[in-house]
Amino acid sequence: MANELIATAVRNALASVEIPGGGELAGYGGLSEIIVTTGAVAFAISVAPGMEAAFGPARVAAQAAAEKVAEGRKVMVSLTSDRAQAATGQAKAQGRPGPPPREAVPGVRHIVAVGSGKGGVGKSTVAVNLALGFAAEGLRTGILDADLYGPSIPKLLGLEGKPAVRDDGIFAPHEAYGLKAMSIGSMLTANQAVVWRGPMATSALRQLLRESDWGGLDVLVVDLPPGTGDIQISLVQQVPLLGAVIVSTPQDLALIDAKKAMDMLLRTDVPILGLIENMSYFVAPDTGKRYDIFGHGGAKTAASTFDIPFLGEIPLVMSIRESSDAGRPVVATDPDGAEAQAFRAIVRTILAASPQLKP
Ligand SMILES: Nc1ncnc2c1ncn2[C@@H]1O[C@H](COP(=O)(O)OP(=O)(O)OP(=O)(O)O)[C@@H](O)[C@H]1O
Repeated sequence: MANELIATAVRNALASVEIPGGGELAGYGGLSEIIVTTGAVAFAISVAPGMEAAFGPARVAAQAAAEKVAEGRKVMVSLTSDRAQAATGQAKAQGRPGPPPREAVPGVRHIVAVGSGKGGVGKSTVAVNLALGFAAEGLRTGILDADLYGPSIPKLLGLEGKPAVRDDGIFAPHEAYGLKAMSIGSMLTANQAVVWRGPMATSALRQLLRESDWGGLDVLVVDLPPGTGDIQISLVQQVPLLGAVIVSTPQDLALIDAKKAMDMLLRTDVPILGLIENMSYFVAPDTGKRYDIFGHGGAKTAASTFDIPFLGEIPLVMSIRESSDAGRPVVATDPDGAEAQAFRAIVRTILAASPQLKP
């Protein structure tokens, strides 16, 4: 059935779900839009603060009702109390309970997030190649594409099709170049735009993270969405992170954004593993000559100003772009090349500073 028809079928099915206080879910004002992709159905139920527990059975019933008509798609139902979430920071300041404690992900020893202050700086490219670098050092490694708004991991790793879903509803991640990989992008059709609202996004990510069979990893690399909004904050608050790596280009403006990302991480008590300068300098493809056309070195200076480690620089090279766009990341396909070595040197720096990552 087409996605729109499934959405209608789900809405109809929700008419049989009772909600506290009488009435049915399909007609309830707190029910979000029903998002249907080739692999998933997602919707949120917003409730007044304090009503979460009362709505618990309705959520379970909604999940079951939607599954019956979802034709094998994974159903993700989130129950949220928006105002409670927005008030978390305030609550903390006023001595009320803050966000729920960070909960470890079963089967994953450590999580390293890769973030950036803004889009387009090469964060996903760096995340994939760092993950492959960890794998090359003998770590059992996975990658989670948390960039719901612009998931690019399927393209970067050449993933095809949806991840399999086991009988018990748990995802079996894709495998690519020795990595376990999960991305919401694998569940979207090409160019399908999905408007994730805040609580739905965090809930979808929660499920990708916790309802996947990671099968025992030393490290899971999480490619965060660019920027420093609520999604990023709630994401880094969901799990205990070993730390985060920030990717920036050398330009001043990108560095200002990188600074915002660092501030956000510090506010949420996430250790910063360091800063990477991507597209640091240009290497001419014909002569191999290096040109510092972007004022290279800005990130290094910024790192020392903010007193965080500078992890290294990655040149702007055509081969990185072409191989990324073709789903053949350099660290896997040309491990001895200069580009791959730049990523691997950064991985070794991270491992030297965080030896607990090693098996
Ligand atoms: N070092 C590099 N040299 C050449 N091209 C690069 C390099 N790093 C990234 N790119 C290219 O830049 C583009 C953007 O990269 P990428 O998607 O990784 O960025 P991003 O920061 O994750 O962006 P967004 O968050 O908007 O998805 C891609 O086409 C990628 O191939």
